[in-house]
Amino acid sequence: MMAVEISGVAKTFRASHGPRRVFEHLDATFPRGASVGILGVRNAGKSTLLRLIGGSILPDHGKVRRHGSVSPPVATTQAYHAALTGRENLHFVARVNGFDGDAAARFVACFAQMGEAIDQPLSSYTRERRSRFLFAASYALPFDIYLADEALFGGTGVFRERCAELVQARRTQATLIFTTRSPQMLRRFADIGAVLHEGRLHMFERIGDAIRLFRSLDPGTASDTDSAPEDEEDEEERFADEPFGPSA
Ligand SMILES: Nc1ncnc2c1ncn2[C@@H]1O[C@H](COP(=O)(O)OP(=O)(O)OP(=O)(O)O)[C@@H](O)[C@H]1O
Repeated sequence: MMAVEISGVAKTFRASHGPRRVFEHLDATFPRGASVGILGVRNAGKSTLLRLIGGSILPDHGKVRRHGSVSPPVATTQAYHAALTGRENLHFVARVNGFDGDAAARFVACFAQMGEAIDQPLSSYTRERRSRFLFAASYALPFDIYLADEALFGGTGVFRERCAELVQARRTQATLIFTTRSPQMLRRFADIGAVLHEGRLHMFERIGDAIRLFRSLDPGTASDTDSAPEDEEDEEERFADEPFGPSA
């Protein structure tokens, strides 16, 4: 049983300096219940693939079939309104997706230890609280398929570790599709390793095989070992300053 099936997808962006073809004929399948980690060098098309899966952009040709509800990308700010409180935002997002807003707000208030801030506008949140809210909210609704573009979990200190445990828990309940440039993230969170290269997605049941292919494409990761510090912290930084609300 598949969670997502991609067949014959083509996608070209029209930029001012000319067209940029990211996919010409992409085929890929994502098994239900599996956690698939997608490695790829810069500009390989990882974000484009995630956006196609999520439906925020459409293919020029081909089909993306989703079997189940799909989350917005983890820690995305675009679903939220800065002037609304945390609780109001969660109610809104839950309602749009057909889920229980009260349960989502309870979960986030407790998991992110929001205190009274759950009833204050997002615009008043500190950087740390904002990050906790975004990551807790990402996993508060029971989607069938979670998407994460580079930042799978975040925050600092104890919250960060609890957030990683939360991802592991969701991984046992749902399908997870995430992109990364960190082989260690694959080892820690993926059941299936994938490498996006020249418009094709190569999938491996053995994570080590995916990492070997990736390292051969990106010599910068050649010295990366299991004991090296994780580099995913940089990946989530960009969420800290992104404005709330839909992007232009
Ligand atoms: N909206 C867009 N308009 C024009 N070009 C785009 C657009 N989105 C992506 N591209 C181009 O498509 C290519 C793939 O971009 P994408 O962001 O999907 O790669 P990526 O693998 O996620 O890169 P990174 O690791 O740097 O985040 C890049 O050359 C990028 O410049």
